Amino acid sequence: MLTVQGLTKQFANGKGITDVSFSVRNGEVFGFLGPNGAGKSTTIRHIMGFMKPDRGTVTVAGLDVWKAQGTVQRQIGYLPGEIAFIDGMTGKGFLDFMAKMQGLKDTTKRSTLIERLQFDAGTPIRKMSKGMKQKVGIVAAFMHSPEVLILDEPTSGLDPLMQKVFIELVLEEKAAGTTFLMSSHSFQEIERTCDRAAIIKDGRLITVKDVHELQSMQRKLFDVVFEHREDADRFSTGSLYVESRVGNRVRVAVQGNYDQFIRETAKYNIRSLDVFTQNLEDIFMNYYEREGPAR
Ligand SMILES: Nc1ncnc2c1ncn2[C@@H]1O[C@H](COP(=O)(O)OP(=O)(O)OP(=O)(O)O)[C@@H](O)[C@H]1O
Repeated sequence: MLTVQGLTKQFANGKGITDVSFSVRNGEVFGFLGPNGAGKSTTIRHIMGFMKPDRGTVTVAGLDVWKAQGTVQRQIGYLPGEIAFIDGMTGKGFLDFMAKMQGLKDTTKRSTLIERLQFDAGTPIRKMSKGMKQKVGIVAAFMHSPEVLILDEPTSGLDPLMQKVFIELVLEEKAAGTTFLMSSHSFQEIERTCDRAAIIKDGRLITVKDVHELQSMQRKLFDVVFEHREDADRFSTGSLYVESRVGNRVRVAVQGNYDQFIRETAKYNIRSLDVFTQNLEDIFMNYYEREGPAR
């Protein structure tokens, strides 16, 4: 559905993106992750056909986004990182304006979205908080049910409850077959919604990973507190990977193979057991720190 091939852009200050390639399948939710200034928005602006690349191409549904600018932009729902609103408009005024551009007459979906995101569309935009403006942007991107949605940090400014509503909206659209590309700093959001995620750093793509594969790479830490000190001694010298030991409390790290952990702990009297999961953020941070850019 969406293919980015060898995309390269160098700004006058030497910053930019270099040889970025990936593709997003039909109906897939694809996450785009990276630290500030990594090149996420620059890549997204190229995908929208707003910028001419120095090298490389982007195609959406087989059309070159730069050459077929207007056509492709009409097919895509887009939420920019920073929305440029027209002065003096209310949220409703802006949505009317966008609906006209999108050729949209039916306002049913728009009303449902406003209701679910819980904001007053009659408020002048200049009086809106960042979160409210973001909600207006989300409604504008979703209301015409586009086949492809490109979202640049969609939940920035939203409170946790609204982030949850947003995730539900994405999952519903995904179930209806919509293709997504979204950049995010929120790993929870990526974990809950995406099939695959790309990591970008210093303008280069480091890796593209299946989100489920990443989840299976998660390490779990178990804090086991034994009734008897001797049991803690015996357990600590066994075959499991012991991270630390303080008194009767032993912390072991387990990745993937839980059978062995359960068999070993079942041999003893356990007073308590706590689990800590390494979240996707930690896994990605390992990547940020460990891997140089893919060359
Ligand atoms: N028009 C421009 N002219 C010059 N430099 C630019 C321009 N646009 C972006 N840059 C630079 O290119 C780099 C990538 O910026 P970009 O906005 O794509 O990052 P990002 O990954 O979206 O970051 P953030 O998470 O902070 O939004 C940054 O160093 C930025 O300063």
